[in-house]
Amino acid sequence: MSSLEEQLLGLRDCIQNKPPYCSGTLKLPSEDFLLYYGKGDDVRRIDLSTATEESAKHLAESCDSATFGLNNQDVLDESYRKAGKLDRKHFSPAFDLASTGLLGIIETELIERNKESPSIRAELYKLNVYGPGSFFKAHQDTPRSTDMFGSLVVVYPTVHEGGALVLRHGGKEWTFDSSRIIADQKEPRLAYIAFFSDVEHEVLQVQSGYRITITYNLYYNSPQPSDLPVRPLTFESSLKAALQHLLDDPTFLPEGGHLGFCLSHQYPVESDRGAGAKALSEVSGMLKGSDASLASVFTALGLRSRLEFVVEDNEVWIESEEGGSTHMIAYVLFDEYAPDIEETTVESQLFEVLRDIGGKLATRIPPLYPGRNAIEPAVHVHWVVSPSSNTGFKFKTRYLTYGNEALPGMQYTHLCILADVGDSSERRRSWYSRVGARR
Ligand SMILES: O=C(O)CCC(=O)C(=O)O
Ligand SMILES: [Fe+2]
Repeated sequence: MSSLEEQLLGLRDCIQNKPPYCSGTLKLPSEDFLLYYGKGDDVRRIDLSTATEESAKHLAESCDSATFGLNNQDVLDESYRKAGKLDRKHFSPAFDLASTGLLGIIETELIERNKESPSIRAELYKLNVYGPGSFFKAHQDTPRSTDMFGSLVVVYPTVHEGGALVLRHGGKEWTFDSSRIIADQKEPRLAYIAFFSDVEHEVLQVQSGYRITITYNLYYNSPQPSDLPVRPLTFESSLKAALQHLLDDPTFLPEGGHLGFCLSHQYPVESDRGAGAKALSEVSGMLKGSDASLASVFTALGLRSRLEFVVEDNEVWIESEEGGSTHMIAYVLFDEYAPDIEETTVESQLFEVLRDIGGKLATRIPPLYPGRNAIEPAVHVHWVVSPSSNTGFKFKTRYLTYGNEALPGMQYTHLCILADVGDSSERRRSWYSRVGARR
């Protein structure tokens, strides 16, 4: 391994992505465990801190079958989701979420922002009852608008077995076992979990009893909280120190260059300029968790940074002298909107089409045919979290190749933050100005 590779790996080791959720329990005044429910004039009341199996069953039987979103449609498929639901107009919890203080906790623990009043809000969404045999297979929650950043699930203290919520993100997995949390409590409390919308999650099958939940959609209050103070995460200080150490080392990227970090969360950007798609410049104020920490480290070190789309062409064909061919991956950067390529001809390779429509090549391409020249990249990116190792956010877009026949292809687009590193003499000048030394 070259010393540059080792240096980049050292930086990568500093970035431990923090779990994309926060969870806990919440004590309520005893009357706040009441829930009113029913359709039409037939309204019932249940105390969910003392509910019997029979009264929970009545609530379960008053529910409709829960649907889930698939391609912008509500689908009922009990092999994917088996649970009961009540829409907002058919239930009313006695507690008022805004006065419990929970939003402030979510703001500090999940969003990592720290200030007097919460800049997030929660909208009551559904009541769900998971009785024996109920489950909800792996899915992501559909963002209701570009301001929605997550979901909150509140579980009432009714006895149940099974029904753990499993979260997966960036190759890691966590379990929120509400049955265990409730069984371990000395007094009735709500159990809660809040997580970012791009986290895949799944409710395992309930074995017995009733798992009764209320879900909320979580939104940022406008304006976007980008100008609010951010509480440092533990990895911020180690990344900052490691990066500062490299910047002070004249053998690290002596000519300067760009450090690339693929982001780990998903943002409301799309492959076209359709409704709801945001330009990258708008997304920089919405960075979440560890992505926000990266940006704050660069700012603290005085490094310029920016977001880029990185489109992957994973079939760059190179012909050899002997007549055979091999293929490699090339990356092309776009700085406002991800390209939406409808068609290309087989005479051009995808990376060439991407370059022709304004993308910046970020990979050196060896001669495509014997006798041709190599193609130098427009931007030299040294990947700390590379697209090929990216376990975080990427999306797939489709393109069509026209030659003898139209062939649909798929490409991955990643979202990255690039930090500009000046050459060693520039860094030395900024070192002098920082430590106040004089020549
Ligand atoms: O009940 C839970 O823990 C999660 C439910 C869920 O994933 C949903 O309602 O979308
Ligand atoms: Fe969900």
